[in-house]
Amino acid sequence: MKDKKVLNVYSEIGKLKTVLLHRPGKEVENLTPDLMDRLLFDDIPYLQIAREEHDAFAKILAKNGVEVLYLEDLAAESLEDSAVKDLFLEEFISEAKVQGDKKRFIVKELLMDFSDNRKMIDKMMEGIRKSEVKNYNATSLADMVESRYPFVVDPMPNLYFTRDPFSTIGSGISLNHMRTVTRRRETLFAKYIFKYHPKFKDIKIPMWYDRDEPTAIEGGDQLVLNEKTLAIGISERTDAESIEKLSKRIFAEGESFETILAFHIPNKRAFMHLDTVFTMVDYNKFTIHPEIEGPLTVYAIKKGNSNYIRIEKETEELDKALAKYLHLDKVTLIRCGGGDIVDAGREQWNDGSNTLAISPGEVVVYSRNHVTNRLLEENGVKLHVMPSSELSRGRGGPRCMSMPLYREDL
Ligand SMILES: NC(=O)NCCC[C@H](N)C(=O)O
Repeated sequence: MKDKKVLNVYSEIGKLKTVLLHRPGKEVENLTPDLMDRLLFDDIPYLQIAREEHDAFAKILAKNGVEVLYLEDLAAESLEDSAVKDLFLEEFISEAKVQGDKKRFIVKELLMDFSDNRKMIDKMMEGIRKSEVKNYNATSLADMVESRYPFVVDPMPNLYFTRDPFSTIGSGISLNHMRTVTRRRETLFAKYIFKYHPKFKDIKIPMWYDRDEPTAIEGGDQLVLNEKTLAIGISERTDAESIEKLSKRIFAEGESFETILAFHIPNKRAFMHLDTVFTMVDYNKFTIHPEIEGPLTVYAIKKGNSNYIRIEKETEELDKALAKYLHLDKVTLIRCGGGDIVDAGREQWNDGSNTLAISPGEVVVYSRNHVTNRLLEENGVKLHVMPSSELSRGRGGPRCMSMPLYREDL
């Protein structure tokens, strides 16, 4: 029955078979300097080039035998039933904070007017400007006060970082509660996909986390090191409480995972997730940003009696601790920028430590991080290099832009 499974991720490096991407859309052109901070961008990517770069990424994956699925297609295909579509629209409009019956009605009508669901999904992701709504009148006090604000529905420019709103862990899904309001609506697409898409609706998918939980966790912090070990960042985006909850659920369901390593990394914009400073590239090789090595504390969470967990603070150095938990003689930590403070700072900012493994020792990387890329090659890692001028302006690299649904077991 194993080949019938649609979700199977028991490592970071097993041969990648199916992955979920989002091709950047017009939401990126709805960024303005005033919105950048709240919408988590540091600059405005040039959409045409960003799309070319993204297509180059998808081509590398397809050429290497990976089935590439798009979030926007799966979301549209999940809404065939009109009652489901209605529910989805109502939820989306509420979460987009469209207030007042009249405004809700106008927005719903605008979205329902699209001839096909795929175009409607594109519009939802892109955001709706006030200027696009026929006869838009400021009726509420809030509307009048915010009359210069250009959107009725905010754009969702972070959607091309498909790694974050949910994660495949083993045969289950962690449907994440995103830290920031701007990214919270992203998980709504996944909620409907896993419930209603023909690919998933008839299988029982264990849910390790739910978007309605009060504490935050994001996919960039969730790494599957092997079939027994996860690493999860306690970070700017993920709370320690969320990791405890997720651990208890995973241990209770009888999955193969036995240890969850919680990596406490500094709270800093540049290191918003664990995968911005640490990724796995081979059985015994990892990239790491040298700036986190000093302050890093690792806790090992293990299954205890009944519904309890045991937590121990790790006292070994990171390489020794990893070797211990992964049952290896030795692991190599490949330092971003070669450990030079300037090269490391610059290349980590542009996701030099954020590699996507497509099989053991074979990774996709951004072209601009030439110092780190050379080091990876010197350490025997095979590189697939993608262009990276525009996509990198959103502060995420190849791992952040891809959500594996299926990896071959090691
Ligand atoms: N896993 C990742 O590190 N994803 C990158 C997310 C970048 C996005 N602009 C954000 O701040 O959430």
